[in-house]
Amino acid sequence: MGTRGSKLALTQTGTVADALRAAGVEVEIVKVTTPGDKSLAPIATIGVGVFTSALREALLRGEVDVIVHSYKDLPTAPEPGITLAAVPPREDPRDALIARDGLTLGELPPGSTVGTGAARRTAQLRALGLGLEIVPIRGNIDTRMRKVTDGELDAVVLARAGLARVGLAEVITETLDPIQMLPAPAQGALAVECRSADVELEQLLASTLDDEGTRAAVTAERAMLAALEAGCSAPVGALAEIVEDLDAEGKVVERISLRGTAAVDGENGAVDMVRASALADKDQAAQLGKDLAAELLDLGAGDFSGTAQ
Ligand SMILES: NCc1[nH]cc(CCC(=O)O)c1CC(=O)O
Repeated sequence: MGTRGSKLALTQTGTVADALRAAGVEVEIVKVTTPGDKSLAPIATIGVGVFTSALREALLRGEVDVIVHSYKDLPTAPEPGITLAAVPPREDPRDALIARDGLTLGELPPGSTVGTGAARRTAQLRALGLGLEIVPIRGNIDTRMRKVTDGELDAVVLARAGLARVGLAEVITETLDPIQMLPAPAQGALAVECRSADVELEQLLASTLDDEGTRAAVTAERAMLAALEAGCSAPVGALAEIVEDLDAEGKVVERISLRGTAAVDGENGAVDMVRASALADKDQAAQLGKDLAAELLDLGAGDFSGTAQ
């Protein structure tokens, strides 16, 4: 299994490796350095693809047989020769606030500085109208957290899943409600890939690791993202949840509830967010995502073709 060398990547790959080992599979972990690990330039200029492409190249060259990504970092377009073999059970998909003095978002006084490098988080924080000053940052989880502990910033927003995976969930001062902040499509989920030619390995990975509910949820979220022609750095949030509903005969059925948000051009350069939600049968995941994207476009969602990757 190939992995990036960051603490988060090593933990994610380690979790998948452990699940495979528990099923009797022998696993060796190989570190692959990606250009994204060496650069501190804003993600918007280098593109998140830098994190995934070096891993995929090592896979295609046959140096490794399995790779694990944070699913939200993957481009929406499929990669020739590579198959998404498994989507393991998802971690908590919500975003988390780490603020000074244990504060929550609502308790931060106007003018407080909040660090984030994500256009999605920036746009939603602005749309909340709390008078917060958004400061662009990047770097690994430790670097971002240190900006708060060192007193450089009042708060930072990070994915809860990443913090939980590296054992830092206790530094979170508020887990943000999706009503305030919808996560990135597929946030908290992993994507396990292998070469398309390795059919037996693909079946092994699917039967050992795949979680049907997570796959349906991320399929809906990513279909929405793709239909907006938006990449992983776009101001687009989505969250699909498997919910129990009643069918026409009153029988309990599982459906997918999808919420989505996207930025629209507001007055005087302000960024506003439009939101929509819908419900569908589980096998309709991709269609649900497309339908919700169409609704968001009707509501004025921006043209994100420049951010697709
Ligand atoms: N953008 C980078 C990235 N890719 C995956 C995670 C965290 C784990 C996940 O969301 O699955 C993070 C950090 C973050 O957004 O805070």
